[in-house]
Amino acid sequence: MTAHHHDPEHYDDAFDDESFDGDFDDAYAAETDGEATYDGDQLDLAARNSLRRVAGMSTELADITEVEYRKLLLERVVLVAVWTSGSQVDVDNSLAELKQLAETAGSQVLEGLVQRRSKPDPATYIGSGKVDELREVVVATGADTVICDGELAPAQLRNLEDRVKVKVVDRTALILDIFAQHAKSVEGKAQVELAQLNYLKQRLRGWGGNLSRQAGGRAAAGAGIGGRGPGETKLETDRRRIHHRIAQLRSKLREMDTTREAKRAERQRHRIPSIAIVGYTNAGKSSILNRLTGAGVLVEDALFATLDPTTRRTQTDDGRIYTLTDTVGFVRHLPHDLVEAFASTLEESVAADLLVHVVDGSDPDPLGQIAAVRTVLNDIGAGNRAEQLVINKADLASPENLQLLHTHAPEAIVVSARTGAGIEELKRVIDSRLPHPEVEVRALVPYSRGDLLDQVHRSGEFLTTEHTADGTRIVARVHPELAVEFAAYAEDPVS
Ligand SMILES: Nc1nc2c(ncn2[C@@H]2O[C@H](COP(=O)(O)OP(=O)(O)OP(=O)(O)O)[C@@H](O)[C@H]2O)c(=O)[nH]1
Ligand SMILES: [Mg+2]
Repeated sequence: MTAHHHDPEHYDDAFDDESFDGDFDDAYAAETDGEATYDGDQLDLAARNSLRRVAGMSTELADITEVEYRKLLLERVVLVAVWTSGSQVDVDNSLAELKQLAETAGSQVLEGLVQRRSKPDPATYIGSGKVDELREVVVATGADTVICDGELAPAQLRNLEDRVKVKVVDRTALILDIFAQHAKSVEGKAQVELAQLNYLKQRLRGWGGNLSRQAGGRAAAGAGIGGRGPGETKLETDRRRIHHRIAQLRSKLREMDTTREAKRAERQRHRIPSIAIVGYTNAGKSSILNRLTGAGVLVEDALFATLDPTTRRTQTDDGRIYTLTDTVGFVRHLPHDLVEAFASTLEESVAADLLVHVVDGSDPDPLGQIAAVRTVLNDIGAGNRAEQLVINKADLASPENLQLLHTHAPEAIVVSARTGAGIEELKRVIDSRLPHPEVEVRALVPYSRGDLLDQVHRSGEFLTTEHTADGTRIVARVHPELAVEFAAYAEDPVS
């Protein structure tokens, strides 16, 4: 009585041809590529690797400081952190993460220094004595860059550079650099460039001064103005051009936002439930998307592998369609300019019916990850969305971690995108948490109206179907707009 007699082929054709043409871009094609292997087919990994450390993007700003900034190759680096609060373990975790970030940016980490202070030194971030020690380490290791674990004031960067005599960047610049290397879509690139320009705007003089002193160094090598120093006039020109470019990018991004808005409205019109996969960077979000949809999205053991949100459609076991959006990962102290620049892409998650929040169960501090992600979600106005916590990498996670997470979040589902463990349960939970259509209809639908049944399949749910001589007798739940179409075939409720 309850069997569905829909030919899947026919159904797919109808879906593709009618309402969703072009709506999911190449999603449809990618989806038919077959089962996810492993953590998914890693389609553009080769492309990504071949791009790594290719500096800069071509913009009209070919000759100004901003481009030099992007070309700074952070190769041999020393890390520095100021430890103001928290335990030794917290500091170690934070420095380990900074190391990972630096390596993601393509650097080789030579050494890490930590200083305990009640607060960072206003002039040089670390205290004066420590600056001398840092200088010695830099000389001894032959480092060309120092990366500070925080966001430094322009003056702090400048002073520190003056004292240690190599380039000094902060965590924000490092994250921006990674994003700049990874951004692929036109929109992603524009967002990152906007964030970089905003960051640079306040530090223009600092960077310029540093670059001029670094004549002959890597930073200045390809830049053209390294030996000259910017000079006031040049600075003024640069500043004006940066402002102009920022305005250009803003309006470009607004346009792209309109397109996205239209697509979202279209999905809304078809009432397709939507899920956004959110979580800390490298937690396995893309792997889970691949597991759930066979999407073939890039998976990489690197931070911020995903910058462009990818939307794939998929369906529950009983055939209800929903969309899954893979989003950019979050990190502790995500630069505010970046959050702002990515706000429009992140709105996708704000608008989702359900957030699937992925946590790396094997991380040394999974609760810290969860907290950092929730902070960003709050920032972008998605703090009160329905959320399903998913603990990933169960194959790697220690029993202690899993126990801790279970105590803290008993509702969480434990999965491994690698082995596939728990994925079926995740599907079931998603199924049960997707919004259900509100109107129940009972109808005898003539065989000539197979199109109506297709619509139920897509956007509603069959409770029962029965094939009779006169047509298909159904009980189904559908949206009000669709319910109207069944009026002509309505049957009285059978007792
Ligand atoms: N052992 C193990 N590794 C996993 C699992 N899931 C993902 N990984 C690995 O973790 C790394 C990150 O996976 P991604 O899916 O790219 O993570 P992500 O959250 O999309 O990362 P970003 O897009 O960079 O924020 C890759 O090396 C994956 O192969 C898992 O369940 N077990
Ligand atoms: Mg990803």
